[in-house]
Amino acid sequence: MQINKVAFIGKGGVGLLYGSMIAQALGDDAVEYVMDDARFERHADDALTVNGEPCALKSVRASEATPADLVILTVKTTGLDQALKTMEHIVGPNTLIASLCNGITSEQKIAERFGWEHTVLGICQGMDAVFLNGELTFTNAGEIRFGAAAGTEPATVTTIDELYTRCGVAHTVESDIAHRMWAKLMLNDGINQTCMAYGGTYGSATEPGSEQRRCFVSAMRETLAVANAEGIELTEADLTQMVHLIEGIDPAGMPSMAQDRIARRKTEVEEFAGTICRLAAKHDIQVPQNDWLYRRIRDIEKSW
Ligand SMILES: NC(=O)C1=CN([C@@H]2O[C@H](COP(=O)(O)OP(=O)(O)OC[C@H]3O[C@@H](n4cnc5c(N)ncnc54)[C@H](OP(=O)(O)O)[C@@H]3O)[C@@H](O)[C@H]2O)C=CC1
Ligand SMILES: CC(C)(CO)C(=O)C(=O)O
Repeated sequence: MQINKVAFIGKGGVGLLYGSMIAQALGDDAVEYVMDDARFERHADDALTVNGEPCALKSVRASEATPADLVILTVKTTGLDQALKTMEHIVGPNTLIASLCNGITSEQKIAERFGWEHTVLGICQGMDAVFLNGELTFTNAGEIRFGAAAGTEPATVTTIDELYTRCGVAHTVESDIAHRMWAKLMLNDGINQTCMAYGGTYGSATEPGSEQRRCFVSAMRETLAVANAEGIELTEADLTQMVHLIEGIDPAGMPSMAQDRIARRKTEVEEFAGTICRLAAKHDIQVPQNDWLYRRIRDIEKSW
């Protein structure tokens, strides 16, 4: 099987970034953004741009959508339950499914509804995308890391691998995708939540000796302890590599959760600190930094 039609759920930063790359390789008709009818109406007059160019990629009402060869989920995890309902319109018996959502829970929820055979585990990382007021800008498209869950059919992985290769989407098929996803969760738990809670940037969160840096690294170290208790072998070397990665990018840039603060969008705190606090309680591990971040971020959301 070859993938010729890709449906995205989520026409925001990540969805537009990868959708525009796939459309550039396969043509605009190969990509569509499927959304519930109410959201479709709400966004009908959007004039989106990608790096300054008008985006011509089409949106489709869920009620009029037909099954795609591949569905890529690019919503914030706050929209996941509704996205799963929309997916019922576009997941047929041969449809493959990839989630690029941050966190470690979206694929499990997808598989509970649609099964593991055609679902891969994955994340995307390394992009410098900023999506505000309908304008997506990026200089670095980052990369996708994905791999099989225990129940994923091997052909699902090879078919998606072939699509990304054909479209020039940087990607790696991981033999231990759980480790990669936890490493990404560790990073998001630290950098996304710190920049959201303090209104910070990559620069302020990595400033030597600062309160923000303490928060960033402490939250990550708590995630590391929880990961280890869950049987995932994250190490201090993984943590240090992630900190250096953030130190190496544009100090004025900010993660998606800090952009949510500016746009006053509901954040993914449940997916980050929420997950860590829940699992920490299960293993009787102390996670005060995540407890504080959870409360602080919820308070900021409530103040809007
Ligand atoms: N931005 C980044 O640099 C990175 C983001 N990620 C992760 O990727 C995921 C997507 O993030 P990002 O692209 O930044 O998010 P955005 O907020 O930019 O975009 C999400 C889009 O999904 C739409 N949406 C929400 N719920 C639904 C639904 N049920 N059906 C259809 N569309 C829906 C939103 O529409 P509406 O506005 O109407 O709600 C919005 O257009 C997140 O999990 C994020 O953590 C990962 C790596 C980097
Ligand atoms: C890694 C990072 C911080 C940017 O790619 C991200 O995942 C996000 O902004 O949500």
